[in-house]
Amino acid sequence: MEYDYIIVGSGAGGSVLAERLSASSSASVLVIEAGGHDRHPMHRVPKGFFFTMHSARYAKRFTAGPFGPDNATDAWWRGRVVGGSTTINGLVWNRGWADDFDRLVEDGSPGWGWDTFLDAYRQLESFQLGGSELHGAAGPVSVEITSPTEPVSEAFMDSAAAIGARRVLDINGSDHVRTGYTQFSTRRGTRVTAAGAFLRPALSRPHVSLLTRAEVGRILFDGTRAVGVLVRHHGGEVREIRARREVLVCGGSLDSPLLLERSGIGRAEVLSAAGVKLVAESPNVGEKLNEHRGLRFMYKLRPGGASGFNTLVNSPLKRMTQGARYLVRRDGIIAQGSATCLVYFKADESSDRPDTIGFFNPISMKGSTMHNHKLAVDDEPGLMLAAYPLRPTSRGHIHITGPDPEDAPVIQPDFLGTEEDRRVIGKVGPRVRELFGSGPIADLVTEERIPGPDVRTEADFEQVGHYAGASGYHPLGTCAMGPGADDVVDERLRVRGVEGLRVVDASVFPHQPSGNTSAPTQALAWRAASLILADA
Ligand SMILES: Cc1cc2nc3c(=O)[nH]c(=O)nc-3n(C[C@H](O)[C@H](O)[C@H](O)COP(=O)(O)OP(=O)(O)OC[C@H]3O[C@@H](n4cnc5c(N)ncnc54)[C@H](O)[C@@H]3O)c2cc1C
Repeated sequence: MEYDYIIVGSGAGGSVLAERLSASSSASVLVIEAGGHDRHPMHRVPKGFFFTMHSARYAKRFTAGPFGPDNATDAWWRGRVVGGSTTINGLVWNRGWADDFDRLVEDGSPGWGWDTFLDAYRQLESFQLGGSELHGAAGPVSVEITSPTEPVSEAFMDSAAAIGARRVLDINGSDHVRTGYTQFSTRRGTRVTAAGAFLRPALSRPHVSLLTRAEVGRILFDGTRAVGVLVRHHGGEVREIRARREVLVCGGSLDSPLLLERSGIGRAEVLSAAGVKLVAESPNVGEKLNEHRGLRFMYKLRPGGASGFNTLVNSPLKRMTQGARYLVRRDGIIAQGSATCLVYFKADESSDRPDTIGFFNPISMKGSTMHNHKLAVDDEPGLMLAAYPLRPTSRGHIHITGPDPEDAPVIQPDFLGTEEDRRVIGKVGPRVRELFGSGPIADLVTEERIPGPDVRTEADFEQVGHYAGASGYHPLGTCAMGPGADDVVDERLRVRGVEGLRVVDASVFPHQPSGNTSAPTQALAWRAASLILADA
Protein backbone atom coordinates (compact mmCIF):
# COMPACT_ATOMS: atom_id res chain seq x y z
CA MET A 1 0.00 0.00 0.00
CA GLU A 2 1.29 3.44 -0.89
CA TYR A 3 -0.13 6.94 -0.36
CA ASP A 4 1.18 10.45 -0.95
CA TYR A 5 0.61 11.45 2.68
CA ILE A 6 0.23 9.31 5.76
CA ILE A 7 -1.36 11.06 8.73
CA VAL A 8 -0.82 9.33 12.07
CA GLY A 9 -3.76 10.14 14.36
CA SER A 10 -7.24 11.55 13.65
CA GLY A 11 -7.49 14.13 16.47
CA ALA A 12 -7.53 17.91 16.30
CA GLY A 13 -4.37 18.09 14.18
CA GLY A 14 -4.88 14.99 12.01
CA SER A 15 -8.53 15.62 11.08
CA VAL A 16 -7.92 19.23 10.02
CA LEU A 17 -4.89 18.18 7.96
CA ALA A 18 -6.83 15.42 6.19
CA GLU A 19 -9.49 17.89 5.14
CA ARG A 20 -7.20 20.73 4.10
CA LEU A 21 -4.72 18.53 2.20
CA SER A 22 -7.45 16.75 0.27
CA ALA A 23 -9.63 19.80 -0.44
CA SER A 24 -7.04 21.58 -2.50
CA SER A 25 -5.03 18.74 -4.05
CA SER A 26 -5.64 15.32 -5.54
CA ALA A 27 -2.83 13.78 -3.48
CA SER A 28 -3.82 10.53 -1.80
CA VAL A 29 -4.13 10.71 1.98
CA LEU A 30 -4.31 7.87 4.50
CA VAL A 31 -5.29 8.62 8.11
CA ILE A 32 -4.23 5.92 10.57
CA GLU A 33 -6.01 5.93 13.93
CA ALA A 34 -5.14 3.70 16.89
CA GLY A 35 -8.64 3.96 18.35
CA GLY A 36 -11.97 2.79 16.99
CA HIS A 37 -14.94 4.61 15.49
CA ASP A 38 -16.79 7.47 17.17
CA ARG A 39 -20.25 6.09 16.53
CA HIS A 40 -21.54 5.78 20.09
CA PRO A 41 -24.47 8.18 20.75
CA MET A 42 -22.55 9.53 23.77
CA HIS A 43 -20.03 10.98 21.31
CA ARG A 44 -22.76 13.34 20.09
CA VAL A 45 -23.88 14.52 23.53
CA PRO A 46 -21.76 17.30 25.09
CA LYS A 47 -21.98 15.95 28.66
CA GLY A 48 -21.28 12.49 27.23
CA PHE A 49 -17.66 13.11 28.15
CA PHE A 50 -18.59 12.08 31.71
CA PHE A 51 -18.82 8.55 30.36
CA THR A 52 -16.12 8.58 27.69
CA MET A 53 -13.17 10.62 28.95
CA HIS A 54 -12.00 7.96 31.39
CA SER A 55 -13.21 4.95 29.45
CA ALA A 56 -10.54 2.51 28.30
CA ARG A 57 -12.68 1.96 25.19
CA TYR A 58 -12.32 5.55 23.97
CA ALA A 59 -9.31 6.90 25.84
CA LYS A 60 -5.79 5.89 26.80
CA ARG A 61 -4.55 6.29 30.36
CA PHE A 62 -1.03 7.50 31.04
CA THR A 63 0.45 7.77 34.51
CA ALA A 64 2.38 10.94 35.28
CA GLY A 65 4.70 11.20 38.24
CA PRO A 66 5.69 10.72 40.95
CA PHE A 67 5.96 14.46 41.53
CA GLY A 68 5.92 16.97 44.39
CA PRO A 69 6.87 16.58 48.03
CA ASP A 70 4.43 13.67 48.58
CA ASN A 71 5.34 11.74 45.42
CA ALA A 72 1.86 12.17 43.95
CA THR A 73 0.84 10.56 40.66
CA ASP A 74 -1.78 11.69 38.16
CA ALA A 75 -3.82 9.79 35.58
CA TRP A 76 -3.62 11.59 32.24
CA TRP A 77 -6.18 10.51 29.66
CA ARG A 78 -6.01 11.18 25.92
CA GLY A 79 -8.60 10.37 23.28
CA ARG A 80 -8.08 6.97 21.60
CA VAL A 81 -10.91 7.10 19.10
CA VAL A 82 -11.68 8.74 15.76
CA GLY A 83 -11.51 12.48 16.48
CA GLY A 84 -8.89 11.91 19.18
CA SER A 85 -9.29 14.00 22.32
CA THR A 86 -11.88 16.23 20.60
CA THR A 87 -14.32 13.29 20.83
CA ILE A 88 -13.99 13.04 24.62
CA ASN A 89 -13.05 16.57 25.68
CA GLY A 90 -14.87 19.32 27.56
CA LEU A 91 -15.65 21.22 24.31
CA VAL A 92 -14.47 24.56 25.69
CA TRP A 93 -13.55 26.75 22.72
CA ASN A 94 -10.88 29.07 24.11
CA ARG A 95 -8.63 30.56 21.50
CA GLY A 96 -5.84 32.39 23.34
CA TRP A 97 -4.92 35.95 22.47
CA ALA A 98 -2.44 37.92 20.37
CA ASP A 99 0.50 37.88 22.80
CA ASP A 100 0.40 34.08 23.03
CA PHE A 101 1.02 33.66 19.32
CA ASP A 102 3.12 36.73 18.60
CA ARG A 103 5.53 35.29 21.15
CA LEU A 104 6.12 32.36 18.79
CA VAL A 105 7.33 34.81 16.15
CA GLU A 106 9.42 36.77 18.66
CA ASP A 107 11.03 33.48 19.74
CA GLY A 108 12.07 32.77 16.15
CA SER A 109 9.22 30.94 14.40
CA PRO A 110 8.08 33.32 11.64
CA GLY A 111 4.56 33.00 10.26
CA TRP A 112 2.88 31.84 13.49
CA GLY A 113 1.75 35.20 14.87
CA TRP A 114 -1.75 36.30 15.90
CA ASP A 115 -2.62 37.39 12.37
CA THR A 116 -2.14 33.80 11.20
CA PHE A 117 -4.17 32.28 14.05
CA LEU A 118 -6.91 34.90 13.79
CA ASP A 119 -7.22 34.28 10.07
CA ALA A 120 -7.46 30.52 10.72
CA TYR A 121 -10.03 30.97 13.50
CA ARG A 122 -12.19 33.10 11.21
CA GLN A 123 -12.12 30.39 8.57
CA LEU A 124 -12.65 27.55 11.06
CA GLU A 125 -15.55 29.03 12.98
CA SER A 126 -19.23 29.42 12.52
CA PHE A 127 -19.84 31.67 15.52
CA GLN A 128 -23.28 31.92 17.08
CA LEU A 129 -23.13 35.72 17.26
CA GLY A 130 -22.15 36.01 13.61
CA GLY A 131 -19.06 37.06 11.72
CA SER A 132 -16.83 40.02 12.65
CA GLU A 133 -13.19 40.95 12.43
CA LEU A 134 -12.63 38.46 15.30
CA HIS A 135 -14.96 35.63 14.29
CA GLY A 136 -16.04 33.64 11.28
CA ALA A 137 -19.64 32.87 10.42
CA ALA A 138 -19.39 30.12 7.82
CA GLY A 139 -16.66 27.71 8.95
CA PRO A 140 -16.99 24.00 9.73
CA VAL A 141 -16.73 24.39 13.55
CA SER A 142 -19.96 25.66 15.07
CA VAL A 143 -19.24 27.68 18.23
CA GLU A 144 -22.10 28.30 20.67
CA ILE A 145 -22.39 30.15 23.98
CA THR A 146 -23.80 28.49 27.12
CA SER A 147 -27.57 28.79 27.28
CA PRO A 148 -29.96 29.39 28.90
CA THR A 149 -28.72 31.82 31.57
CA GLU A 150 -28.46 30.31 35.05
CA PRO A 151 -28.94 32.14 38.39
CA VAL A 152 -25.95 30.78 40.36
CA SER A 153 -23.66 31.43 37.41
CA GLU A 154 -25.11 34.95 37.10
CA ALA A 155 -24.33 35.57 40.79
CA PHE A 156 -20.79 34.21 40.29
CA MET A 157 -20.14 36.48 37.31
CA ASP A 158 -21.58 39.53 39.09
CA SER A 159 -19.28 38.83 42.04
CA ALA A 160 -16.24 38.50 39.79
CA ALA A 161 -16.25 42.32 39.65
CA ALA A 162 -14.60 42.08 43.11
CA ILE A 163 -11.45 40.74 41.44
CA GLY A 164 -11.67 43.20 38.57
CA ALA A 165 -13.50 41.03 36.03
CA ARG A 166 -15.69 42.83 33.54
CA ARG A 167 -18.75 40.92 32.27
CA VAL A 168 -18.47 40.18 28.53
CA LEU A 169 -20.68 38.50 25.95
CA ASP A 170 -17.74 37.20 23.91
CA ILE A 171 -15.19 35.55 26.21
CA ASN A 172 -12.84 35.19 23.20
CA GLY A 173 -13.22 38.85 22.32
CA SER A 174 -10.43 40.45 24.37
CA ASP A 175 -7.51 39.86 26.71
CA HIS A 176 -9.09 41.80 29.59
CA VAL A 177 -9.71 40.59 33.10
CA ARG A 178 -13.18 39.30 32.27
CA THR A 179 -15.97 36.85 32.92
CA GLY A 180 -18.69 35.43 30.70
CA TYR A 181 -20.54 32.34 29.60
CA THR A 182 -18.35 29.69 28.00
CA GLN A 183 -18.08 29.11 24.26
CA PHE A 184 -18.34 25.48 23.17
CA SER A 185 -17.74 23.70 19.90
CA THR A 186 -21.32 22.49 19.66
CA ARG A 187 -24.02 22.72 17.02
CA ARG A 188 -27.58 23.06 18.37
CA GLY A 189 -26.46 21.35 21.56
CA THR A 190 -24.58 18.46 19.96
CA ARG A 191 -20.82 17.89 20.10
CA VAL A 192 -18.70 19.10 17.18
CA THR A 193 -15.51 17.06 17.00
CA ALA A 194 -12.57 17.57 14.67
CA ALA A 195 -13.58 14.32 12.99
CA GLY A 196 -17.14 15.53 12.40
CA ALA A 197 -16.10 18.94 11.15
CA PHE A 198 -13.11 17.89 9.03
CA LEU A 199 -12.33 14.19 8.68
CA ARG A 200 -15.82 13.05 7.72
CA PRO A 201 -16.15 15.56 4.85
CA ALA A 202 -12.63 14.62 3.73
CA LEU A 203 -13.57 10.92 3.66
CA SER A 204 -16.25 11.65 1.08
CA ARG A 205 -13.40 12.28 -1.38
CA PRO A 206 -12.09 9.23 -3.21
CA HIS A 207 -8.45 10.06 -2.48
CA VAL A 208 -8.83 9.99 1.35
CA SER A 209 -8.89 6.78 3.43
CA LEU A 210 -9.08 5.96 7.12
CA LEU A 211 -7.70 2.94 8.95
CA THR A 212 -9.05 2.47 12.48
CA ARG A 213 -7.78 0.28 15.33
CA ALA A 214 -4.38 0.49 13.68
CA GLU A 215 -1.44 1.72 15.72
CA VAL A 216 1.74 3.03 14.15
CA GLY A 217 4.56 1.29 15.99
CA ARG A 218 7.31 3.17 14.22
CA ILE A 219 8.20 5.29 11.22
CA LEU A 220 10.24 3.63 8.47
CA PHE A 221 13.32 5.36 7.07
CA ASP A 222 15.45 5.02 3.98
CA GLY A 223 18.62 6.55 5.41
CA THR A 224 17.22 9.68 7.03
CA ARG A 225 14.17 9.99 4.75
CA ALA A 226 10.80 8.90 6.20
CA VAL A 227 9.27 6.53 3.65
CA GLY A 228 6.39 4.95 5.54
CA VAL A 229 5.14 3.43 8.74
CA LEU A 230 4.91 0.05 10.43
CA VAL A 231 1.31 -0.50 11.54
CA ARG A 232 -0.13 -3.06 13.89
CA HIS A 233 -3.81 -3.81 13.44
CA HIS A 234 -6.19 -4.62 16.26
CA GLY A 235 -6.02 -8.35 15.46
CA GLY A 236 -2.21 -8.33 15.72
CA GLU A 237 -1.35 -8.27 12.01
CA VAL A 238 1.66 -6.02 11.28
CA ARG A 239 2.25 -4.39 7.91
CA GLU A 240 4.22 -1.67 6.19
CA ILE A 241 2.48 1.24 4.49
CA ARG A 242 4.57 3.53 2.30
CA ALA A 243 4.39 7.30 1.95
CA ARG A 244 5.45 8.81 -1.39
CA ARG A 245 5.69 12.36 -0.03
CA GLU A 246 5.49 12.72 3.75
CA VAL A 247 4.60 11.10 7.06
CA LEU A 248 2.64 13.57 9.22
CA VAL A 249 2.65 12.75 12.91
CA CYS A 250 -0.52 13.96 14.70
CA GLY A 251 -0.56 11.58 17.67
CA GLY A 252 -0.88 14.30 20.32
CA SER A 253 1.52 15.63 22.94
CA LEU A 254 2.08 12.30 24.68
CA ASP A 255 2.09 9.82 21.81
CA SER A 256 3.96 11.88 19.19
CA PRO A 257 7.27 12.16 21.10
CA LEU A 258 7.02 8.47 22.00
CA LEU A 259 6.52 7.57 18.32
CA LEU A 260 9.52 9.68 17.30
CA GLU A 261 11.65 7.97 19.94
CA ARG A 262 10.52 4.46 18.98
CA SER A 263 11.47 5.43 15.41
CA GLY A 264 15.00 6.47 16.34
CA ILE A 265 14.63 10.24 16.76
CA GLY A 266 15.44 11.61 20.19
CA ARG A 267 18.03 11.81 22.93
CA ALA A 268 20.80 9.32 22.33
CA GLU A 269 20.86 8.06 25.94
CA VAL A 270 17.07 7.56 26.07
CA LEU A 271 17.08 5.55 22.83
CA SER A 272 20.07 3.51 23.82
CA ALA A 273 18.54 2.60 27.22
CA ALA A 274 15.30 1.62 25.45
CA GLY A 275 17.09 -0.53 22.88
CA VAL A 276 16.23 1.65 19.87
CA LYS A 277 18.72 2.36 17.05
CA LEU A 278 19.43 6.06 16.59
CA VAL A 279 18.37 7.60 13.25
CA ALA A 280 18.79 11.26 14.20
CA GLU A 281 19.78 12.76 17.50
CA SER A 282 17.22 15.33 18.69
CA PRO A 283 17.79 16.23 22.33
CA ASN A 284 14.44 17.90 23.00
CA VAL A 285 12.09 15.12 21.88
CA GLY A 286 9.89 14.46 24.92
CA GLU A 287 11.48 17.33 26.85
CA LYS A 288 9.87 20.72 27.62
CA LEU A 289 6.61 19.02 28.70
CA ASN A 290 4.34 21.77 29.96
CA GLU A 291 0.90 21.30 31.56
CA HIS A 292 -1.57 23.35 33.59
CA ARG A 293 -1.83 22.73 37.31
CA GLY A 294 -4.42 24.47 39.41
CA LEU A 295 -6.71 24.40 42.41
CA ARG A 296 -10.19 22.98 42.91
CA PHE A 297 -12.85 24.70 44.98
CA MET A 298 -16.21 23.35 46.03
CA TYR A 299 -18.83 25.27 48.01
CA LYS A 300 -22.21 24.32 49.47
CA LEU A 301 -25.17 26.50 48.52
CA ARG A 302 -27.47 27.90 51.20
CA PRO A 303 -30.81 25.99 51.42
CA GLY A 304 -33.72 27.95 50.07
CA GLY A 305 -31.64 30.05 47.65
CA ALA A 306 -30.77 29.42 43.99
CA SER A 307 -29.85 25.75 43.78
CA GLY A 308 -27.90 25.37 40.52
CA PHE A 309 -27.84 22.01 38.78
CA ASN A 310 -27.64 19.54 41.72
CA THR A 311 -31.36 19.43 42.31
CA LEU A 312 -31.95 18.85 38.59
CA VAL A 313 -29.86 15.66 38.43
CA ASN A 314 -29.45 14.20 41.92
CA SER A 315 -31.65 11.16 41.32
CA PRO A 316 -32.02 8.68 38.43
CA LEU A 317 -35.53 9.96 37.73
CA LYS A 318 -34.37 13.57 37.51
CA ARG A 319 -31.52 12.57 35.23
CA MET A 320 -34.02 10.86 32.96
CA THR A 321 -36.12 14.02 32.93
CA GLN A 322 -33.09 16.08 31.94
CA GLY A 323 -32.28 13.48 29.28
CA ALA A 324 -35.79 13.75 27.85
CA ARG A 325 -35.58 17.55 27.90
CA TYR A 326 -32.27 17.35 26.08
CA LEU A 327 -33.70 15.05 23.43
CA VAL A 328 -36.59 17.42 22.78
CA ARG A 329 -34.93 20.83 23.18
CA ARG A 330 -31.17 20.18 22.93
CA ASP A 331 -30.44 22.56 25.80
CA GLY A 332 -29.88 22.57 29.55
CA ILE A 333 -27.10 20.96 31.53
CA ILE A 334 -26.59 18.05 29.11
CA ALA A 335 -26.06 20.41 26.15
CA GLN A 336 -23.11 22.13 27.85
CA GLY A 337 -19.46 21.22 27.83
CA SER A 338 -17.30 21.14 30.92
CA ALA A 339 -17.87 24.63 32.41
CA THR A 340 -20.88 26.93 32.42
CA CYS A 341 -18.90 30.14 32.65
CA LEU A 342 -15.31 31.36 32.86
CA VAL A 343 -13.33 34.04 34.61
CA TYR A 344 -9.94 35.30 33.44
CA PHE A 345 -8.25 37.15 36.28
CA LYS A 346 -4.94 38.33 37.74
CA ALA A 347 -3.96 36.20 40.70
CA ASP A 348 -0.96 38.48 40.97
CA GLU A 349 -2.17 42.08 40.66
CA SER A 350 1.12 43.14 39.13
CA SER A 351 0.64 40.83 36.07
CA ASP A 352 0.31 42.78 32.82
CA ARG A 353 -2.50 40.50 31.57
CA PRO A 354 -4.76 37.85 33.11
CA ASP A 355 -2.53 35.13 34.54
CA THR A 356 -5.22 32.68 35.70
CA ILE A 357 -8.45 31.14 34.38
CA GLY A 358 -11.36 29.79 36.44
CA PHE A 359 -13.87 27.22 35.13
CA PHE A 360 -17.17 27.55 37.00
CA ASN A 361 -20.00 25.04 37.35
CA PRO A 362 -23.19 25.49 39.39
CA ILE A 363 -23.04 21.87 40.55
CA SER A 364 -21.06 19.93 43.15
CA MET A 365 -19.99 16.32 43.30
CA LYS A 366 -19.58 13.82 46.11
CA GLY A 367 -15.88 13.54 45.36
CA SER A 368 -13.46 16.37 44.78
CA THR A 369 -14.05 16.63 41.03
CA MET A 370 -16.74 16.17 38.40
CA HIS A 371 -14.45 13.75 36.63
CA ASN A 372 -15.45 10.66 38.53
CA HIS A 373 -16.71 7.46 36.96
CA LYS A 374 -19.92 7.17 38.86
CA LEU A 375 -21.30 10.63 38.08
CA ALA A 376 -21.73 11.01 41.83
CA VAL A 377 -23.60 14.31 42.03
CA ASP A 378 -23.89 15.69 45.56
CA ASP A 379 -27.38 15.39 47.05
CA GLU A 380 -27.17 18.95 48.39
CA PRO A 381 -26.79 21.96 46.07
CA GLY A 382 -23.30 23.28 45.56
CA LEU A 383 -20.87 24.73 43.06
CA MET A 384 -17.36 24.08 41.76
CA LEU A 385 -14.51 26.13 40.38
CA ALA A 386 -11.24 24.85 38.92
CA ALA A 387 -8.68 27.64 38.59
CA TYR A 388 -5.22 27.35 37.10
CA PRO A 389 -2.42 29.71 36.13
CA LEU A 390 -2.65 30.18 32.37
CA ARG A 391 1.00 30.10 31.39
CA PRO A 392 2.99 27.76 33.66
CA THR A 393 6.75 27.79 33.26
CA SER A 394 7.65 24.37 34.75
CA ARG A 395 8.98 21.82 32.28
CA GLY A 396 8.88 18.06 32.64
CA HIS A 397 9.50 15.23 30.20
CA ILE A 398 8.05 12.06 28.65
CA HIS A 399 10.21 9.25 27.30
CA ILE A 400 10.00 5.67 26.11
CA THR A 401 11.39 2.84 28.22
CA GLY A 402 11.41 0.22 25.46
CA PRO A 403 10.95 -0.20 21.68
CA ASP A 404 7.26 -1.20 21.68
CA PRO A 405 4.07 0.86 22.11
CA GLU A 406 3.18 -1.38 25.11
CA ASP A 407 6.30 -0.33 27.04
CA ALA A 408 4.94 2.18 29.57
CA PRO A 409 6.61 5.56 29.20
CA VAL A 410 8.04 7.65 32.03
CA ILE A 411 6.22 10.96 32.46
CA GLN A 412 7.56 13.57 34.83
CA PRO A 413 5.39 16.73 34.74
CA ASP A 414 7.50 18.57 37.30
CA PHE A 415 4.39 20.50 38.36
CA LEU A 416 5.18 23.71 40.26
CA GLY A 417 8.83 23.10 39.56
CA THR A 418 9.65 26.79 39.18
CA GLU A 419 9.58 29.57 41.73
CA GLU A 420 7.28 31.51 39.39
CA ASP A 421 4.64 28.73 39.24
CA ARG A 422 4.69 28.25 43.03
CA ARG A 423 4.33 31.99 43.53
CA VAL A 424 1.32 32.33 41.21
CA ILE A 425 -0.61 29.28 42.44
CA GLY A 426 -0.18 30.51 46.02
CA LYS A 427 -1.96 33.71 45.02
CA VAL A 428 -4.80 31.97 43.15
CA GLY A 429 -6.41 30.65 46.36
CA PRO A 430 -6.84 33.97 48.21
CA ARG A 431 -8.09 35.63 45.02
CA VAL A 432 -10.78 33.00 44.50
CA ARG A 433 -11.89 33.40 48.11
CA GLU A 434 -12.10 37.15 47.55
CA LEU A 435 -14.58 36.48 44.74
CA PHE A 436 -16.71 34.02 46.72
CA GLY A 437 -16.73 36.41 49.68
CA SER A 438 -18.16 39.29 47.63
CA GLY A 439 -21.40 40.32 45.91
CA PRO A 440 -24.40 38.08 45.35
CA ILE A 441 -22.46 34.80 45.38
CA ALA A 442 -21.42 35.45 49.00
CA ASP A 443 -25.10 35.40 49.95
CA LEU A 444 -25.67 32.11 48.14
CA VAL A 445 -22.79 30.01 49.51
CA THR A 446 -22.35 28.61 53.00
CA GLU A 447 -19.41 26.31 53.56
CA GLU A 448 -16.24 25.89 51.49
CA ARG A 449 -15.97 22.08 51.26
CA ILE A 450 -12.79 22.01 49.16
CA PRO A 451 -10.04 22.84 49.91
CA GLY A 452 -11.67 23.92 53.21
CA PRO A 453 -10.88 26.33 56.03
CA ASP A 454 -7.65 24.60 57.12
CA VAL A 455 -6.01 25.85 53.94
CA ARG A 456 -5.20 29.47 54.74
CA THR A 457 -1.88 30.79 53.52
CA GLU A 458 -0.26 31.08 50.10
CA ALA A 459 2.09 28.28 51.20
CA ASP A 460 -0.93 26.09 52.07
CA PHE A 461 -2.41 26.66 48.61
CA GLU A 462 0.91 25.83 46.98
CA GLN A 463 0.93 22.59 48.96
CA VAL A 464 -2.63 21.74 47.85
CA GLY A 465 -1.59 22.45 44.26
CA HIS A 466 0.98 19.68 44.59
CA TYR A 467 -1.03 16.88 46.16
CA ALA A 468 -4.63 17.67 45.18
CA GLY A 469 -4.27 20.01 42.23
CA ALA A 470 -6.27 19.95 39.04
CA SER A 471 -4.42 19.21 35.81
CA GLY A 472 -5.64 20.87 32.68
CA TYR A 473 -5.68 18.08 30.05
CA HIS A 474 -3.37 20.37 28.07
CA PRO A 475 0.11 18.84 27.85
CA LEU A 476 2.28 20.35 25.11
CA GLY A 477 5.86 21.25 24.25
CA THR A 478 7.14 17.69 23.78
CA CYS A 479 8.03 18.21 20.08
CA ALA A 480 8.34 21.99 20.38
CA MET A 481 9.02 24.21 17.38
CA GLY A 482 11.78 26.78 17.45
CA PRO A 483 14.72 28.18 15.51
CA GLY A 484 17.48 26.32 17.33
CA ALA A 485 19.31 23.29 15.95
CA ASP A 486 18.10 21.41 19.04
CA ASP A 487 14.40 22.32 18.62
CA VAL A 488 12.44 19.27 17.49
CA VAL A 489 10.62 20.92 14.57
CA ASP A 490 11.35 24.04 12.55
CA GLU A 491 8.85 26.77 11.68
CA ARG A 492 7.42 24.61 8.87
CA LEU A 493 6.92 21.86 11.47
CA ARG A 494 9.56 19.67 9.74
CA VAL A 495 11.35 17.29 12.10
CA ARG A 496 14.99 18.32 12.24
CA GLY A 497 17.63 15.78 11.28
CA VAL A 498 15.40 13.83 8.85
CA GLU A 499 13.39 14.45 5.70
CA GLY A 500 9.75 13.78 4.79
CA LEU A 501 8.50 13.97 8.37
CA ARG A 502 6.50 16.63 10.26
CA VAL A 503 4.65 16.87 13.54
CA VAL A 504 1.30 18.69 13.41
CA ASP A 505 -0.42 18.60 16.79
CA ALA A 506 -0.43 20.21 20.24
CA SER A 507 3.07 18.89 21.00
CA VAL A 508 4.72 21.53 18.77
CA PHE A 509 3.50 24.49 20.85
CA PRO A 510 6.48 25.57 22.97
CA HIS A 511 4.23 27.24 25.56
CA GLN A 512 0.55 27.38 26.55
CA PRO A 513 -1.79 29.69 24.72
CA SER A 514 -3.97 31.46 27.32
CA GLY A 515 -6.78 29.01 27.74
CA ASN A 516 -7.22 25.58 26.23
CA THR A 517 -5.53 23.73 23.40
CA SER A 518 -8.16 22.33 21.04
CA ALA A 519 -8.93 25.51 19.06
CA PRO A 520 -5.23 26.53 18.80
CA THR A 521 -4.28 23.03 17.57
CA GLN A 522 -6.96 23.12 14.89
CA ALA A 523 -5.79 26.57 13.79
CA LEU A 524 -2.19 25.35 13.74
CA ALA A 525 -3.11 22.41 11.49
CA TRP A 526 -5.12 24.72 9.24
CA ARG A 527 -1.98 26.66 8.39
CA ALA A 528 0.29 23.59 8.42
CA ALA A 529 -1.67 22.12 5.48
CA SER A 530 -0.77 25.17 3.36
CA LEU A 531 2.91 24.75 4.24
CA ILE A 532 2.85 21.06 3.34
CA LEU A 533 1.17 21.69 -0.01
CA ALA A 534 3.52 24.58 -0.76
CA ASP A 535 6.51 22.29 -0.18
CA ALA A 536 5.14 19.44 -2.35
C1 LIG B 1 -10.55 14.74 28.79
C2 LIG B 1 -10.06 15.92 28.02
C3 LIG B 1 -10.74 17.13 28.12
C4 LIG B 1 -10.29 18.23 27.38
N1 LIG B 1 -11.05 19.36 27.37
C5 LIG B 1 -10.71 20.37 26.51
C6 LIG B 1 -11.57 21.49 26.34
O1 LIG B 1 -12.66 21.57 26.91
N2 LIG B 1 -11.16 22.47 25.48
C7 LIG B 1 -9.98 22.39 24.80
O2 LIG B 1 -9.63 23.31 24.05
N3 LIG B 1 -9.16 21.34 24.95
C8 LIG B 1 -9.51 20.31 25.75
N4 LIG B 1 -8.73 19.21 25.82
C9 LIG B 1 -7.49 19.19 25.04
C10 LIG B 1 -7.74 19.03 23.52
O3 LIG B 1 -8.76 18.11 23.25
C11 LIG B 1 -6.41 18.62 22.90
O4 LIG B 1 -5.45 19.62 23.16
C12 LIG B 1 -6.47 18.42 21.40
O5 LIG B 1 -7.42 17.45 21.05
C13 LIG B 1 -5.08 18.02 20.94
O6 LIG B 1 -5.10 17.64 19.60
P1 LIG B 1 -3.98 16.68 19.03
O7 LIG B 1 -4.21 16.57 17.59
O8 LIG B 1 -2.67 17.15 19.54
O9 LIG B 1 -4.21 15.26 19.75
P2 LIG B 1 -5.55 14.33 19.93
O10 LIG B 1 -6.73 15.15 19.63
O11 LIG B 1 -5.40 13.74 21.24
O12 LIG B 1 -5.38 13.28 18.77
C14 LIG B 1 -4.35 12.33 18.73
C15 LIG B 1 -4.85 11.09 18.00
O13 LIG B 1 -3.74 10.31 17.57
C16 LIG B 1 -4.02 8.93 17.80
N5 LIG B 1 -2.73 8.26 17.91
C17 LIG B 1 -1.77 8.48 18.83
N6 LIG B 1 -0.69 7.71 18.60
C18 LIG B 1 -1.00 6.95 17.52
C19 LIG B 1 -0.29 5.94 16.82
N7 LIG B 1 0.94 5.56 17.18
N8 LIG B 1 -0.90 5.33 15.75
C20 LIG B 1 -2.15 5.73 15.37
N9 LIG B 1 -2.85 6.68 16.01
C21 LIG B 1 -2.29 7.29 17.08
C22 LIG B 1 -4.84 8.95 19.08
O14 LIG B 1 -5.57 7.75 19.24
C23 LIG B 1 -5.71 10.18 18.87
O15 LIG B 1 -6.89 9.86 18.20
C24 LIG B 1 -9.13 18.10 26.57
C25 LIG B 1 -8.46 16.89 26.48
C26 LIG B 1 -8.90 15.80 27.19
C27 LIG B 1 -8.17 14.49 27.06
